[in-house]
Amino acid sequence: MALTIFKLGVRFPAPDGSETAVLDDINLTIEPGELVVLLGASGCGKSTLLNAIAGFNQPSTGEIWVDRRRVEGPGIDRGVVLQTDALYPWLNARENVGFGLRLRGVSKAEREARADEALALVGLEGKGDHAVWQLSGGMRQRVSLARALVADPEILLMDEPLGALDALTRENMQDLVLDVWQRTGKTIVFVTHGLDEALYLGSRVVVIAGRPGRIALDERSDLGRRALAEGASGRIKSTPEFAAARERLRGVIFAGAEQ
Ligand SMILES: Nc1ncnc2c1ncn2[C@@H]1O[C@H](COP(=O)(O)OP(=O)(O)OP(=O)(O)O)[C@@H](O)[C@H]1O
Repeated sequence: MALTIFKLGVRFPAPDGSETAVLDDINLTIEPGELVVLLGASGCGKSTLLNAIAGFNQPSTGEIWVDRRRVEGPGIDRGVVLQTDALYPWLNARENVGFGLRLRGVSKAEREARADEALALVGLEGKGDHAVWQLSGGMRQRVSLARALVADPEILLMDEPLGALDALTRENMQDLVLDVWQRTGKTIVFVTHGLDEALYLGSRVVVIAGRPGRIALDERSDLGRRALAEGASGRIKSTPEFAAARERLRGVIFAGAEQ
């Protein structure tokens, strides 16, 4: 299922009654199975774009399509993972993962089986009975990812999902995202302002820069796939090639920020 963004623009009302253009003329076609990272400086409009794809906000101009369906609001074809986990503290991990299925009337036996399957996919096999308040930050984000995966969405939308984690947990979780991507073949759109994270994860890196935000760079990357082939080790991050790619991206972001 391709995701097509066509001439998208977003304007927000400013306090003085005028409007501020946050995004302008965003055109993007994302093919099934891509892991597209949206990268840019703080405030460039990354979350605004992801929220528009999720159907949480309406674009001022342009259109978003998932295959032949126009996005007009949230839908189960798009699973969302945010920076803060928003899990229900009174439910255990399995119940949190199965919560959306419960709302859709899926039987208890089926939703428990599917929740356990999703938990296993994120490395939490056998942890379904754990209270979420007993889990570490990284494990809570794994539960959030399982909750997004359990409905088997076509597209996974992730907004800085690792942003609140400590550095080591974040690196482990990057490998988990690559592992889940490889095993499920899902299309993933992943927002970050981390250059290393973008280069490590993305099969394609899209830089948003300028005011209003526009696409300043859109290019394929194979560093993550190569890291996967090497067992998803972080070693690739210390290669000269990675350092050169990082500096180039930094240049694009800062050139855009100065506009
Ligand atoms: N609902 C809103 N109303 C008015 N302005 C908004 C609204 N949502 C976002 N903005 C503004 O739009 C701009 C882009 O915000 P957005 O959160 O998309 O940026 P971002 O690139 O995701 O930043 P960060 O990395 O800091 O999360 C910011 O200047 C923000 O203040």
